Amino acid sequence: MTALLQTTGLNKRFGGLHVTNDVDLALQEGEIHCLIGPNGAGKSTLFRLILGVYAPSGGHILYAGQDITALRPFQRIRMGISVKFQVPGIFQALSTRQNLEIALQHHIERHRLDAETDRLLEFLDLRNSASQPAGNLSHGQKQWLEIGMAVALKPRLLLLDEPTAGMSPQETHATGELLKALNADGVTVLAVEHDMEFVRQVAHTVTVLHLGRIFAQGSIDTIVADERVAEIYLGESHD
Ligand SMILES: Nc1ncnc2c1ncn2[C@@H]1O[C@H](COP(=O)(O)OP(=O)(O)OP(=O)(O)O)[C@@H](O)[C@H]1O
Repeated sequence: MTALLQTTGLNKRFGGLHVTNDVDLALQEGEIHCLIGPNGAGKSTLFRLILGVYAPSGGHILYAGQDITALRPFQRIRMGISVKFQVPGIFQALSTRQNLEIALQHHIERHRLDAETDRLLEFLDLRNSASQPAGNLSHGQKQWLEIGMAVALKPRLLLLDEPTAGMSPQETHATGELLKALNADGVTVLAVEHDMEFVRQVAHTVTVLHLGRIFAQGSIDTIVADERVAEIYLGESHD
């Protein structure tokens, strides 16, 4: 495997606060990579740096061999990076089908729109809710719809910010299976996540962030067995 995404010496300061500290993160093409760490570790900041929402204070980001450090988010999206934030950005009043059509319409030819929308509805297990307003979907279904809208862009790299937040264990498990199916289709995934069961279900590689630095990295078994990692979580709780 080769690195699809690589950050080198990545830094971000907010005033005197050093939130991302010399991060060298390599994301291999074809993997599901989970970013974990205690509250305030800098996960969301790193996520936003990779997406281009924040400009780094130092360092570089390489994607598919190109330096994208200075590119705007929409330029990164055009290069095949797609994102799903924690809060669903769906159109509540439109139907589930219409939401997917909006996401798809600029990326496929008109005559393929219906078939591709059907395929996505099936894949997301939302076929029975296709004509319902998206606002009526359950929390989990809204998250899947938004994953579907991100996937409609045919990404090479999918960035997910806490994809299972607020989900029931069943929804969380179903989301894991959805990600694994996407990954089997060739999509590389970077997910910020708190749910360790989910991380165990999907992750090939886990990176632990602590105080803005990479603290540990490896398989879920390596990470769970690492006493240093357990220590940084002691006293931490998360909603
Ligand atoms: N825009 C900002 N301006 C100033 N400080 C910020 C900003 N964004 C984040 N921070 C600070 O940077 C630190 C890391 O925040 P970040 O949200 O990246 O952590 P996190 O690991 O995602 O946390 P959580 O798990 O609680 O979401 C925190 O101390 C936070 O207060």
